[in-house]
Parts: sequence; structure tokens; C-alpha cells
Amino acid sequence: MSTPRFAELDDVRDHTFDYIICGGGTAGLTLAARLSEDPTVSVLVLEAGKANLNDPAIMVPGAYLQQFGNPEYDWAFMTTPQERCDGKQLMWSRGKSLGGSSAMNFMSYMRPSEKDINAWEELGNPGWNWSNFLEHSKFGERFTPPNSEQTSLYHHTFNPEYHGTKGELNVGFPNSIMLGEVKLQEALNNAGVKTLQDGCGGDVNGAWMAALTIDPKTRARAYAATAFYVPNADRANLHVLLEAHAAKIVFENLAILDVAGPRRAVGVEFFHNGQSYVASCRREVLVCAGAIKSPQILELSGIGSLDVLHSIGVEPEISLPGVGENAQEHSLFGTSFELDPNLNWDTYDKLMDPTRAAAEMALFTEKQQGLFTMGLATLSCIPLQTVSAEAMSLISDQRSNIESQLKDGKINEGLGEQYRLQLRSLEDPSQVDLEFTVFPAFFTFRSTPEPEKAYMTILSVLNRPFSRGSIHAASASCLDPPVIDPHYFDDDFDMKLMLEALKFLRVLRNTEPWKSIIAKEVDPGPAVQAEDEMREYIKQSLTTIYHTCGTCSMLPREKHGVVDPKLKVYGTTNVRVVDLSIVPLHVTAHPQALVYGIAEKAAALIKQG
Ligand SMILES: Cc1cc2nc3c(=O)[nH]c(=O)nc-3n(C[C@H](O)[C@H](O)[C@H](O)COP(=O)(O)OP(=O)(O)OC[C@H]3O[C@@H](n4cnc5c(N)ncnc54)[C@H](O)[C@@H]3O)c2cc1C
Repeated sequence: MSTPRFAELDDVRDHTFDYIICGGGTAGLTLAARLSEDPTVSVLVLEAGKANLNDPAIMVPGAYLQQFGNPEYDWAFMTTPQERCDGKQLMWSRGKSLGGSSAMNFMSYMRPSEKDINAWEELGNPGWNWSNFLEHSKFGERFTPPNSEQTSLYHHTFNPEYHGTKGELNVGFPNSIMLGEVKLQEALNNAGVKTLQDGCGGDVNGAWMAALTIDPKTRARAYAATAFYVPNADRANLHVLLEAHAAKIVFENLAILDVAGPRRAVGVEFFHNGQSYVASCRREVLVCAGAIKSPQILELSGIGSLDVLHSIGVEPEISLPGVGENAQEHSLFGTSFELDPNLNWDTYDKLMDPTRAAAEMALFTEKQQGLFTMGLATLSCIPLQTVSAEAMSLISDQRSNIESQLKDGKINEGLGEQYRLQLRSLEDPSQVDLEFTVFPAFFTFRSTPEPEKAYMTILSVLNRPFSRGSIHAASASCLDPPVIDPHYFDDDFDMKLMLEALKFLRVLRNTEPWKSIIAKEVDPGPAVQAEDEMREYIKQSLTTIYHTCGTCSMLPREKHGVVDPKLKVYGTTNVRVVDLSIVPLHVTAHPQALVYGIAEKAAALIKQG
């Protein structure tokens, strides 16, 4: 394959394309590849970031932290000060290279539970169910099973029925995992958590060594750019303009036509090198800018809540109060453990030493071995009933709380439907509520790690938040970052679940064989036992796991929906949103497989016409 070709400004401005895709990220590039399979159709992708192809910070799995906060790769959005976290502001990283967040994610590959996807159909979205999703999700996957050495060392298991093998996106297993993770999984079993054969088959209740989006030969990251752009860059009908910031959708001027009715998009205005240009479209505009930027593009195009549009001085085109609302985020806090020094196990902590880091990078480059091949391996998704003896009373209190808020009219019926499904999941002991993921190094912020020591940090993830946030344009300029307000802990039940997670970790810390490899709990530390101290720790340590959804929810319009089940924006004839923002109710999964699946389904819907 020759060096990939990119469009120049002159190939794009004032030109007309069949489809314009705003955002060349995970969903956008998948969609671009599928639509441009038909050589008679022209596709333009406007991507705000740079290509950054073959960049080690992207390609080397263990190097992903190098991207964080660096504007070459990361949007590094900031939330508003969070009232219930003592005014703390959190950085929400999102990928800004070609390939979007798939270029900076932790590469874990899993699918949500069958019941989570079926819940979307129940919310009023015919056709969005597990069997249909699985078919689309497997389509682009190229799965390589673990070899015998990986299987015997790390106990990898899988079920071939749940994997595609003929697609473009490589999914495989890392050839090195910190051995403490194997001990942790055994302890999880001893604490009542089952071992899962495969986290891609619609049941995520259990612990397993997850697959990663990596190339099984080179061990390098596999992501939307390597799977869906690079192999297709020679297509004459596929045009990608980099550093092109989509500002707004241009609609046909109905005032001149003197008709009312649904709005038809005729192009997109975008910024490139500080200047504004327009590209025209014949068929559709596809908004794929991710859950933080897609609502902003709609609002700057005059689609949204009238109050928001007036506040930023944008002329309303379509009143859709759901735009930017219903934001749901998976949040987490870390608990760090020092490992028994006699074990001398390698963790990422060793990379703090520049000499060792350089040697490890050489090892990766020359032999595709060593610490830089490691990614996130252990995933364990657990029902509250397994984690906590208090589960049933906590859930019953939350049901009463929600029912009384509904009765008092504090929650609208649309949100009430979502909450009832969340309560049903909580009450179902086969559905999971919390996730425990291992970061193979020190990754908490109260104490300082000691050189030469090795650590393991358990990330406790809240998967079904009751708190709902919002993301709205801050001004009429697309270059101003949106206002992100996750409303963390607006519903105290979210905090209560995190408290149960911390208590469970203390049980696990005393469960063999993990117990024997731990020297001590570092953060928050065994002195933190009182509930108010644990709450304080969780608030201070709270961070995001970068999975925002819901800001352009696929729901009926009267229930604050933004897109219909064909992902078309209400009130338009030819604008769709295709990315994680359309997910109306969050799932217990790391969502990249979900996003690839959504994009595959969108491509099929668009091709059907
Ligand atoms: C740090 C991190 C770690 C993660 N780890 C995992 C993991 O291990 N496993 C997992 O399953 N998921 C993980 N995720 C989540 C997963 O990667 C994302 O949910 C998924 O990639 C989102 O896809 P998307 O298409 O919705 O958005 P993105 O992939 O973010 O694509 C949006 C694209 O639009 C571009 N863009 C934005 N605004 C504009 C504009 N106005 N004009 C033009 N272009 C624009 C962006 O630059 C970007 O390229 C992680 C995410 C992050 C950020």
C-alpha cells in the first residue's frame, strides 16, 4: 500500500459530494469505507484532527498514555466544576487524530449484554435488538484466537460463534499480561464471580481476559484508520480532508422556496486554517463527531432546544429539546495496591525509568515483545447482588425514590421509562452493575508511587449511572469547546454503588490467591474506613472512562429523542447522527465494538435508502 492520499482544500471547497461525513473517527471512517464501496457514490469526510498515521504514540499499545492532554491527539475537554465533587473539574479526553477515539482508547474489545441492547428496542426503536446488532457487529471484525502459549499462561478462552473473521478490524490477544491479573481472576472466582468464556456473546456477567483491537502479527494497535481508511485510501470516490472542523449543516432555504416542512441539508460549512468554506451534498449529511461534538454541530445548525439556541444566538431551524441532554457517562475511581516485592513482576511502573522505557520500546520495535505490548486485560463485570449483601435493600430504596420522583412530576415519563429499565437490570441478578478493571501500575493520585516498587490499580467503574448530564454549545463558534456538565452524583445512588465497590475490593484484597501477592493497599489506604471518608475519597478520585452516550438519543421525538430508529434527525429529510451519542440508555460495556456495530448498521440502513 502506498502512502495514503488525503484531499486538498481545493478538491473540497465548493465541490459536491453524495455524502458528507462530519468526523473521521470510529464510526465516521467505518461508514466512509462502507459507503464508498460503491464507486458511483462520492464520500467526503471532514476530520478536525491530523492523520497521525504510524505514530508510535498511537500504534504501540502500552504507549497510549502519551496522548493524554496533548492537543496533537486529544481534544482534552474540561467539564464544568462539579457541585457534588467539591467543585472539581474533570478532563474528558477524546481522540483527535484520524480514527478519533479508537486511536487513543485502551483497546479492550467486548460487546454489551444482550438485555442491554434489547432495552433500546423497548424504548421505542424497532430493529435495535441483540440478534440484529450481533450480525452487524461481527461483520467488520477479523478475530484471531490466542495461541497455545497465551492460553496456557493467561487462561484465554473464547467462543468462535461470537466473532467475525472476514472483516477489516483486527481483534486479538496481547502476548504479555501482568501475572497478578491471573491471581486476581482466581480470587474473583473465590469471591463468587464466575469466569466468563467470552465477553462478546451477550452475557458479560463474570471475569475474563479480554481481547484487544490489536494486529496479531505486529502487535500494534488496530483502529478505525488502519482498518477502514488506509486500505481504502486509493478509492477515487473517497475524500478525507484533515484539519477541517465542521461548523454547521447548511439547509435548503425554505423561505425562498416559500414552503414549510422537513429541512433538507444541502451542504456543510467548515473551518480550515482559520477560514470558513462550504462543501455541498446531494444525498445526506452524516454527523459522526462523537457524543461531545455531535450535539454541538446540531445546535450550531439551528437544531436543539430553543432556549439553548437563543442563548448562543443561533437562528432556530428545528426545535428538538433532547439535543445535548440525557448524557450518561461511565465514571470510575482507582484503588491502588503495592505488590509483594519478592515477586519482581513487571508492571508499567517500570516505564517511569527512562532507560528501561527506551529498552522496552526497542524490544517492542524489534521483536514485538515486552511491556509495551500490554493493554488492559482483566475485565470483570459483576451484579450488585454479588458485590454487596445490602444489594436488595439498596435497590428497593432506589425504586421507591424513583417512583416518588415520577409521582411528583420531577422526572418526565421518557426518563422514567429509562429508569424503570435500569431498576429492572439492578433487580436481575444476571445483569451486571459494576465493573472492576485492572490497570497494571500505580494509577491513583493521593499518594506518590515509590521507585522500584510494582503496583496494581483496580478501577471500579459505575456502568449504569442514574445521574444525567448535558453537553451544549457554549457559543455560536464551532471552535469554542462545548459546555459539559455530567451532573456527577446528582443521584446519590451512583455514589452508593461506588461505596459498595470499594467495600467489595477490601473483601477481595483478603481473598486468596490475590491476598498473597499484595503487600498493602496504598490509596485510599486501610485507615479510610468510615463512610464519609470513603465518600470523600471517591469524590476526590473520581474520573471518567470516556464512554459518554445519549446526547443525540435514539428515542421517540416526544420522549426527547433526537434521531429515529433509522438514525435520522427528526425534522430533517437527510441528516443522520451515527456515533455513540445515539445510544439512549447506557450499556455495561466498553463501547468501541458497539460503535463499530452502530456504524455498520447505519451503512446498511443508508444503502437500503
Ligand atoms: C481514552 C479512551 C479510552 C477508551 N478505552 C476504550 C476501550 O478500551 N475499549 C472500548 O471499547 N472503548 C474505549 N473507549 C471508548 C471508545 O473508544 C469510544 O466510545 C468510541 O471510539 C467513540 O466512537 P465515536 O465514533 O462515537 O467518536 P470518535 O471516535 O471520538 O470520533 C469522533 C471524531 O470526530 C472528530 N470531530 C469532532 N468534532 C468535529 C468537527 N466539528 N468537525 C470534524 N471532525 C470532528 C474527532 O476528531 C474524531 O475523530 C475509550 C475512549 C477513550 C477516549
